[in-house]
Amino acid sequence: MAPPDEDASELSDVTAVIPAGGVGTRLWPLSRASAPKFLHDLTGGGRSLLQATVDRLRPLVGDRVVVVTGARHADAVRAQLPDIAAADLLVEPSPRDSMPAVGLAAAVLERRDPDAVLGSFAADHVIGDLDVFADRVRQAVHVARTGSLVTLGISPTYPATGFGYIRVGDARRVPGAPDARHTDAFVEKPDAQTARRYLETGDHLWNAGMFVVRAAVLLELLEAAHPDMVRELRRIAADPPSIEQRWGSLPRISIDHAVAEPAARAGRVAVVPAPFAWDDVGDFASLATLLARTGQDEALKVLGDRRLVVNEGSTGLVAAHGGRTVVTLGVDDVVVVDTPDAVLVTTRAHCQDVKGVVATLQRLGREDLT
Ligand SMILES: Nc1nc2c(ncn2[C@@H]2O[C@H](COP(=O)(O)OP(=O)(O)O[C@H]3O[C@H](CO)[C@@H](O)[C@H](O)[C@@H]3O)[C@@H](O)[C@H]2O)c(=O)[nH]1
Repeated sequence: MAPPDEDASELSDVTAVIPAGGVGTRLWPLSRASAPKFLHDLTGGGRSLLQATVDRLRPLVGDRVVVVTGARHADAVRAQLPDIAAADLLVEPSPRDSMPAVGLAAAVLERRDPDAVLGSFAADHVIGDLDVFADRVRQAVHVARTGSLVTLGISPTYPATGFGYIRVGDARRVPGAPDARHTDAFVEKPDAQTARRYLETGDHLWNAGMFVVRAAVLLELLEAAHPDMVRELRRIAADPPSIEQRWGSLPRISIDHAVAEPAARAGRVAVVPAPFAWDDVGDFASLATLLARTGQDEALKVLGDRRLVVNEGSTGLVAAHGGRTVVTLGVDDVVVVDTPDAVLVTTRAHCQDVKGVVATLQRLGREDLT
């Protein structure tokens, strides 16, 4: 485990919270409900996305890391993170999206320390420039201590419809946070036309899926629209076994819809621009681009067992996880994902549509494959 860095005492009130429950459907058949994206090593670095997330946070927060995951994945998470204390692995009986997960962590942390600050970080992103990352997280913490919900914002490069957009406003002066900006609008996953408009106006950032906020403030912001949820989360934090009875009644809602959008309208959200390398690895096309950037520069990017892949003049991505030899011959922008019970063959241009394939398999009654 990496030791906390010299400045860790500066963040002694901060706990990193990692909600780990999203399936990553567009990475099927590699990512599935039984083995979601965050459990996979997608970059060939020897660490899963979840492990890499913890690795990059430990120098900032030391052992103060809480992971919230589903009962189905708890054993795999424990195996990947053997150092995590039992009390810091919160296990939800069923997936209810990110708000109940992060909200539960907030309720638990608030009981440990009424002034606790939490930083919620997605479990399945690839991040570079770790010095810049650390600096921007520290700035976010400074602002969060003053009572705001702080997001980290990525400069958009295309009109994505899969991200939240944050409108950047004036620079409210916050000591210790020279880059922080006020924001008055947070729009989760706009339609294509709106996303194009945001890109043209140039005053929006993508939400990086990270939120820094005092635990008590998060619950206060959530209480405005979802008082029942806050009451139940606090009851679960006070009496953990009661999660089995209480969890099912919680609505399925993301933190973006439940808190970020309304809190931005209420003037309670700030953004710290995040000029570090960031990739949510949403589909195989973006994975191919990422692997190209990280130096695997042959035309065909290979993930998995390279000995099993023979490339004869093809470009694209092969993920060889099925134990078979995969041969590509003269195909451009091909994507082949081989697993023991399912093979995907497509092109980079169609990678976004993989989600629909998963829906089709479910309609056909083949949940076992999804
Ligand atoms: N424990 C738990 N975690 C969950 C659940 N659902 C999602 N999560 C976790 O919450 C985080 C975000 O969820 P995603 O489902 O991956 O969100 P998204 O659709 O990609 O959108 C979010 O991230 C974008 C950046 O990648 C943002 O742009 C967007 O605004 C939003 O915050 C991930 O770490 C995911 O594993 C759940 O039911 N339970």
